[in-house]
Amino acid sequence: MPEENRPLALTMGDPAGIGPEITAGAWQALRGGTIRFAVVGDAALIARHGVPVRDIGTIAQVADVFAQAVPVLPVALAAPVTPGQPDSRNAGAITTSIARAVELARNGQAGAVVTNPISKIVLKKAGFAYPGHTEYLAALCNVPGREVMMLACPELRVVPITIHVSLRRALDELSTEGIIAATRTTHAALIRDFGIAAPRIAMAGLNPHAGEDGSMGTEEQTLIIPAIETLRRDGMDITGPWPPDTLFTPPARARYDVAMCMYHDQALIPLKTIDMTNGVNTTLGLPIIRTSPDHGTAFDIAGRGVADPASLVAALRMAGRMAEHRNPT
Ligand SMILES: NC(=O)c1ccc[n+]([C@@H]2O[C@H](COP(=O)([O-])OP(=O)(O)OC[C@H]3O[C@@H](n4cnc5c(N)ncnc54)[C@H](O)[C@@H]3O)[C@@H](O)[C@H]2O)c1
Ligand SMILES: N[C@H](C(=O)O)[C@H](O)COP(=O)(O)O
Repeated sequence: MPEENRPLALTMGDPAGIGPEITAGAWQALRGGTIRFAVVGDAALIARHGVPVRDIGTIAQVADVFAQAVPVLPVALAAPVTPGQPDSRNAGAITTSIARAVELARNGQAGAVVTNPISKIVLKKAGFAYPGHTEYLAALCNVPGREVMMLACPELRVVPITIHVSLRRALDELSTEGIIAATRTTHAALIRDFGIAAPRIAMAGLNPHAGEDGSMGTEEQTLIIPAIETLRRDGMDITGPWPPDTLFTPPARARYDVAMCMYHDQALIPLKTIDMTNGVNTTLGLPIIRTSPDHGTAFDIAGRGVADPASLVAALRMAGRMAEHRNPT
């Protein structure tokens, strides 16, 4: 089978969240096109949302099934599901779904993994050892510590250099080496998976006014500028450190392909404010392609039929484009 025709493996996410209904909506949006997926999860849960579903035995069957029904590689749930009321007894099924999807991508049967949202706290209460998908995926792929989170929408790409840690810990963990490693991974991925021949990279400062020559903080001088100098010696087109408050204005955004940010919310607040509907989260630095919608489980609206599947559709489409870039035919 040509690489670009390989189906995507879509995880179940938290079954009490909006995953089942946005999965049904995404299938309705994509059923007539070339992006196809198999859900690794529970068919009955998706059928509740008025779409035909069919259990399949192998992901190769997606090609025959997808136009008629949502293909599902079954994963058994441990407890009944009430939308909006997560149950940690289903944590094993949630993580099994992720692990199986990763295995399908690692062995080449799936073109990419696309994940439905999980609740970090629900999994943590059940003993899950990772802060989120990003870190779990790196562990499953045997590249722990190499993971880089990038969020993208048509207007903006952002990378938080520190990810799922408290703001205080993020400041302690920020290092020249960490900035260099995340930027190198991002640069390589923009070329390989996004087809950008010479990525333009903007490095955010950490402090107000990017420290204003050290008068409002010195991390720009001690950590960030040394990283920029090293990356420039690598040959990268990289500018900064820029004052974070004006880095995301429309004229500033036109000057770069990705903004490297120092902590989670410095990156994700502008992205989700500009375009939460079409935003996509992707994990760089893995041997496989992984995307996800940019929103969470939305327990507050789960099961009410009002969840917008647009971000999941965007994630599925982006995974398909990335696979095509990585494996051109
Ligand atoms: N990729 C992921 O797995 C992922 C991403 C972000 C958050 N989370 C998890 O999700 C849980 C809830 O997080 P949160 O409340 O901060 O964020 P959230 O994105 O779940 O919800 C924020 C707000 O946006 C709304 N919303 C989200 N997606 C929507 C959609 N598709 N259509 C319409 N409205 C939508 C929600 O109803 C809520 O009001 C947390 O446990 C968090 O860990 C998971
Ligand atoms: N940090 C992401 C966000 O706020 O949208 C989100 O929690 C996703 O994390 P994982 O993909 O690692 O689960």
